[in-house]
Amino acid sequence: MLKAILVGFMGAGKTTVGGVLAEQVGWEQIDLDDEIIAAAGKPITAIFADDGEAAFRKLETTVLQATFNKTGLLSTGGGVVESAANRDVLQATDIPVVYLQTSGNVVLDRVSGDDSRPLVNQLGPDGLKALLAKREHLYQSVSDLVIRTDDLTPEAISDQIQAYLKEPAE
Ligand SMILES: Nc1ncnc2c1ncn2[C@@H]1O[C@H](COP(=O)(O)OP(=O)(O)O)[C@@H](O)[C@H]1O
Ligand SMILES: O=C(O)C1=C[C@@H](OP(=O)(O)O)[C@@H](O)[C@H](O)C1
Ligand SMILES: [Mg+2]
Repeated sequence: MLKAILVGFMGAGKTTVGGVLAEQVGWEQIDLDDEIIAAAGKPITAIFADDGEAAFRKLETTVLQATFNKTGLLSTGGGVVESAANRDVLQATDIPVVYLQTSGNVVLDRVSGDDSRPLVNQLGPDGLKALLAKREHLYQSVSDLVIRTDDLTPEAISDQIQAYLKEPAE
């Protein structure tokens, strides 16, 4: 069974924090982007370029569902909440879903110039901020815990998640 699921925008630290937390607790980290890359047999940039974003989203939904058969900590990709089917899955599960919330400026600092995320170049700084604003309530709608991460290290975020998993707040 999955132990916890991390959601949040590009650059929020889902992959990084997931790595720290999984290491500390001794869980396997499952990164949804890596699972998609393995399923497609090519990088995300190539999936977007060859097949288009809609094909990426379709694969993301299939692979998300398959990860529920695995054991470990799931770091999702930032667009997982775009699909209503994915949101339904995340809302219905008893597995804790943690939203790593990050402000637009911090996101831009972290992902600008990163060629591995096709939407970064495609949308530009203003487009990315607008996408974050559009998705904000979607992340809120699927999550059990929200952590504002702007001023926290990955280790501090991991500690907060561990504390929550031991004793979920009502
Ligand atoms: N809490 C943090 N503080 C400082 N830098 C961070 C933090 N979390 C992530 N980063 C950095 O931001 C970048 C994006 O992190 P990543 O884990 O890939 O985000 P995501 O998987 O949410 O897109 C990486 O360079 C990472 O080192
Ligand atoms: O927000 C998005 O739509 C995306 C986020 C990426 O994952 P990260 O959030 O780990 O960067 C990756 O799935 C893809 O580039 C699309
Ligand atoms: Mg990631």
